[in-house]
Amino acid sequence: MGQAVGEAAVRAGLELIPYSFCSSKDSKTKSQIDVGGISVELVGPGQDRDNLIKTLQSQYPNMITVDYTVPDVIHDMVDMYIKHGMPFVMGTTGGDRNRISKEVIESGVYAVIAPNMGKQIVAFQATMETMASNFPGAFSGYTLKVMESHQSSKKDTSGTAKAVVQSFQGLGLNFDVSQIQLIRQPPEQVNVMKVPESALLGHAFHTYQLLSPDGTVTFEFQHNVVGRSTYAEGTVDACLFLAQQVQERAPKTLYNMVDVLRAGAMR
Ligand SMILES: NC(=O)C1=CN([C@@H]2O[C@H](COP(=O)(O)OP(=O)(O)OC[C@H]3O[C@@H](n4cnc5c(N)ncnc54)[C@H](OP(=O)(O)O)[C@@H]3O)[C@@H](O)[C@H]2O)C=CC1
Ligand SMILES: O=C(O)C1=N[C@H](C(=O)O)C[C@H](O)C1
Repeated sequence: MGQAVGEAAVRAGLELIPYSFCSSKDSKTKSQIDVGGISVELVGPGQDRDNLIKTLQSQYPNMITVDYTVPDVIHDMVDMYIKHGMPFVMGTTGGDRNRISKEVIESGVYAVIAPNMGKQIVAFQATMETMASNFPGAFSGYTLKVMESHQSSKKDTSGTAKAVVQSFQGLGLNFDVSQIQLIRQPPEQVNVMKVPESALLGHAFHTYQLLSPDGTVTFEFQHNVVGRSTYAEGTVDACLFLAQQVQERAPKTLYNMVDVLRAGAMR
């Protein structure tokens, strides 16, 4: 995602700051990568990130940091952004989401944090949230089946599926996120979820099926994404939105992508 977002930022005419944090594995193998024609230096966790951040903050006072790392390091990354007062857009899933929200709000650091940045999926999430608040319990008694297929390198449960399940709970469904079915094996991805073979290394196919108590009514919601571009474009929208909130010293500091969409800030 980091590469895709960098390229989308360059396409949108933004200035890409030529540094990216990486894991220690990456910092040992290479120190420069090309992102949309810009040579970006990789900085591993062992390097002096604190001093680099201070230097970049004075060089680029309007800097927005984008985080697509891994659930294992999400809290360390948030701690670092808070410590340095760095406005950030975070697409990374996992971690303790309530803890992150609480810490970010208390710090007053500006942030957009969301498990999905794709405009139409964000609109779907907002619709489901509205449905749950307008018609609480409308689906009580129904049973829910949720399947999500992602590239086999993804270890955690889809953050998007977890967020949508929250709305289904509001609609009266008795369903826990631990019941979400994770599809990570290529044969099942191709044969059951109908993922094109060319997308096995990067896809997000979600299916939510609802069945009435007497079995006479079914609903099915599905969103299937091949590749990364929809999230990368949405991330750039989030950066532009957040930069504006920082500039205006908006009283609210923590946002999600539904806020960005409602503000009319998604292209
Ligand atoms: N909100 C949204 O719309 C979307 C969210 N996501 C989420 O974003 C996250 C990343 O996804 P994806 O890009 O596919 O995953 P990848 O595994 O491709 O990328 C994660 C990157 O984080 C790097 N990394 C690991 N540890 C650190 C660290 N301590 N400091 C800096 N960088 C580190 C990894 O380096 P290395 O490979 O060297 O270990 C890797 O380059 C996941 O949680 C995913 O679910 C994904 C797509 C869209
Ligand atoms: O890892 C991914 O690829 C994605 N992760 C996010 C999630 O966990 O919901 C968003 C999208 O599904 C792609």
